[in-house]
Amino acid sequence: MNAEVQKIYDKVVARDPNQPEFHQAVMEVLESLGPVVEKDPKYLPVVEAICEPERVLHFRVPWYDDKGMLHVQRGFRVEMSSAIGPYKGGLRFHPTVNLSILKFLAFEQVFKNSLTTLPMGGGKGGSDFDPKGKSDAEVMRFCQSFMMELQRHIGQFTDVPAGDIGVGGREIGYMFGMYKKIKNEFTGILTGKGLDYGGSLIRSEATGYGCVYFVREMLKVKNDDFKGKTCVVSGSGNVAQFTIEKITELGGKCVTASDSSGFVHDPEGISPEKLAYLMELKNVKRGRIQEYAEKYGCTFTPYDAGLDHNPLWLIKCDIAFPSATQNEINEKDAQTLVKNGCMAVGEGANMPTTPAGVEIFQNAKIMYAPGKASNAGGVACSGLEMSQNSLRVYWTRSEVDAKLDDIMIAIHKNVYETSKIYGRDGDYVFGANVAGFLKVANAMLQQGIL
Ligand SMILES: NC(=O)C1=CN([C@@H]2O[C@H](COP(=O)(O)OP(=O)(O)OC[C@H]3O[C@@H](n4cnc5c(N)ncnc54)[C@H](OP(=O)(O)O)[C@@H]3O)[C@@H](O)[C@H]2O)C=CC1
Ligand SMILES: O=C(O)CCC(=O)C(=O)O
Repeated sequence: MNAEVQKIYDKVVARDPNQPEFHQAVMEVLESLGPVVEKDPKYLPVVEAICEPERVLHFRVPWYDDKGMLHVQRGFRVEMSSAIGPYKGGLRFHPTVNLSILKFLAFEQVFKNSLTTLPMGGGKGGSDFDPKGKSDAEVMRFCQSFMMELQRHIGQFTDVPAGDIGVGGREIGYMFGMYKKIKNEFTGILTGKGLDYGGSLIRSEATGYGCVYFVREMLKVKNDDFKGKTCVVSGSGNVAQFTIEKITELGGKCVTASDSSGFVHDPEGISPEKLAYLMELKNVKRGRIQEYAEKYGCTFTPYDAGLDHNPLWLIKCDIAFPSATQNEINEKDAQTLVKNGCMAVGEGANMPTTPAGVEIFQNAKIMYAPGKASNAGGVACSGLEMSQNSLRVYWTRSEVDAKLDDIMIAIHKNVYETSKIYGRDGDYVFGANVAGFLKVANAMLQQGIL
């Protein structure tokens, strides 16, 4: 790493020594910025400023379960950067949520949102609340309590949250309802809303579809496509479901899906009928992935926390789509994927590959799309939802899908060309970091770093 940039990184670590995920995300971006500050030192102070959130909100979220028992969770919103637009990024409800994880996600979001070409700053929030196993009424009471505090800090021109792990249409609906009641206004303060009250067509599909569009563009550079490719997908939530749908539509075959309990391997492929079952299982019944294996007679492998690898990545594939959570591919997993002939990785999740894993992919020269580029379709479609809300219009499914596709093509082009300008042809990590940074940095310099 460039010596001056290294000093900034050391300061970030010294300030918050207990935030490993945040350090990991910062390190991954800062490693790319050496050539940028060497070419133009005016960017150095921006690098320091961009690593510190503009604002961090931390609040208490009390809620009552169905038995009348009080529970107290933690709520957060990290408002990382408003240089190019209102803070924008999802809310995560998961027991592992803490400030380190939300700062890493908010930091990634700044560069991702910049790449979308839309005017959105970066933020992320959430709570250590676990919606799994809770009744709808409990989830509703929690969401209402969460919004009672969050409503003071968000707004259509200030900060526009959305979903992430554990926050889907149900949670967004409850939070939107509470905001409307408190503020007595109907504005687009959340995205991922239901289609009946201001949501955009294709938002649910957008992260998964967008990721597949991005990988399709990478394959195109090599005169290749999805036809006949075996794909391994992790997760079975929003991103994984629509990744599987689009891959299948483009002629590929998805043979896995997972949740936190384990993964299923279906060598015949997850057909549209099987995917419909999976969606019903996960989105309506809120069941476990093992039930898929029981229904279709394929294998279920439970996860064992004691293992030094994730056995899902042992399944031979042409393309891998990690779409569950951070650091789900480690060095060993990456080695296995490469050894088994994996030619491309499209990250649907945020930071799913550890730094050592990324190094393996890059040394093997496989096509590797970092999440901030390949999963940007979700937030891009959120940007389109904001535009539709402001204009008081609804675009059709094909209109939004075409705009999403154009955005993913533009992101790929920008990232690829940036890598070429700096003599790092095809290094999508470098291209995404530098292209994402430059737009935000130029905006900060023009506004004066505040
Ligand atoms: N939704 C969106 O628009 C976007 C999401 N992302 C990223 O994509 C990833 C998935 O998000 P999304 O699909 O929305 O979330 P969902 O909550 O819909 O699904 C998450 C899936 O990942 C699994 N999972 C979560 N945590 C773990 C874990 N620690 N180990 C193993 N499996 C786990 C869940 O299993 P279980 O149900 O058992 O917990 C579930 O199958 C996240 O990294 C998110 O940040 C990125 C861009 C946009
Ligand atoms: O749609 C959004 O605003 C945020 C999506 C998100 O959280 C992400 O891109 O990681």
